[in-house]
Amino acid sequence: MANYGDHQLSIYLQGMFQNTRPEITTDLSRLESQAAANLTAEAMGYIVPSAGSGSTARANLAAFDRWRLVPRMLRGSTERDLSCTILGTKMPAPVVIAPVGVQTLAHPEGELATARAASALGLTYTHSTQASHSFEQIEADSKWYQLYWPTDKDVCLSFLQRAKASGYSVLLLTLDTGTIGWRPADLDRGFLPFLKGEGLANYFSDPAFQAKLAKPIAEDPTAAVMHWAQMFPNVGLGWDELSFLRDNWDGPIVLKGITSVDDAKLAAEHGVDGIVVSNHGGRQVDGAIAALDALPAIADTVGEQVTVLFDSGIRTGSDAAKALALGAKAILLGRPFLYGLALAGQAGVEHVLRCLLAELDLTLALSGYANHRELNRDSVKPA
Ligand SMILES: Cc1cc2nc3c(=O)[nH]c(=O)nc-3n(C[C@H](O)[C@H](O)[C@H](O)COP(=O)(O)O)c2cc1C
Ligand SMILES: O=C(O)C(=O)c1ccccc1
Repeated sequence: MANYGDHQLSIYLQGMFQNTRPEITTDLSRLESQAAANLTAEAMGYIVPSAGSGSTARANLAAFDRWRLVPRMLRGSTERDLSCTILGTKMPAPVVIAPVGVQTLAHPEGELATARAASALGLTYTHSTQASHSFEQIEADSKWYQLYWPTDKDVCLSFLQRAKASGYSVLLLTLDTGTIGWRPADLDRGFLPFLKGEGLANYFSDPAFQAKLAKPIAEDPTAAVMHWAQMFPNVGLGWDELSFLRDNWDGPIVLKGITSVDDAKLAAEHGVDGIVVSNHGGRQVDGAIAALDALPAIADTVGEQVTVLFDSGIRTGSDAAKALALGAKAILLGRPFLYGLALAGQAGVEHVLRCLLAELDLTLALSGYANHRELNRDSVKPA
């Protein structure tokens, strides 16, 4: 099998011999500004700015700059193997598409295009509860499901059953969004896509949801939207309720949104299979700890008992290498794939994934690693 880094040579060859250049930048840290040209102010405002003053979102990025890779020499890393099995899912590289809601804001094909792009590279797509397309519409070879636990248990159960019936293998329960954080960019515009009915496909197609409405959705869409708005906020969940998931989901269960060592310990004690160390890309609690700053202690404490995954702030292959070195078994990619989607639909997401994997692979090759599992604490030093 070819190394992902070979993508680099193919870009050079196309440029030198076919006079074609990438339409989207290969500097993934610049995607945001490139994508802005294709997005409305409302979509940009929803996707980019994060909560409050944006301090956690900035801290997420800054935390990566505070770690430096320490390349090793003369170690023979010609053939790399990035493949791994995470929570029973075989993957060609330790990269999963993060759950991102309402992807039609970025591109009309939304999640359909993202799922196809993930499959084209053999990667796993994660379907958000807030998606613009329903569980059943997604065609992907490997798919996980991210649950927002609605206060209506019938709807919650129906979501779990539909996810299972349509082939989703791993359940991620997102804990950090019991309600929407304080997001001035959206508030200043009075804009929330869900209130237009966007990002509610899983609910609107759900028999348990429909059963609670006085009139069919087509006759009274506003009532359906308001019904969602009253069942979405759920800051009342407690650890004891996780047993409901165990009783109704027979695959691996992952808790997304852990940044405290104590919560990571509780997660392990409650027998979950994995956690995602994440602060939701800084979109929830402004001033919260950078996700990367939380990772090493959590991985040290529970890394042997639960599968530790990571997101929030990964922009490049080099960032991914740092998170893996600091204890993550795999990373979830968030905004960068969404910018690719905004720029060129499925092809744009594929471009971003290929570039990220190529840079990760070259980072390994140039640092003396044949395999991402060899990355460890000695692979990085504080800046
Ligand atoms: C526009 C947008 C929508 C998101 N929607 C969801 C969601 O529905 N469910 C979820 O668990 N996380 C959601 N997230 C968070 C991502 O899964 C991930 O944690 C975050 O994007 C990581 O931060 P980063 O994009 O800065 O790397 C969303 C993120 C963005 C940018
Ligand atoms: O935008 C988000 O980050 C998100 O996950 C979300 C989900 C539901 C309602 C509002 C926001």
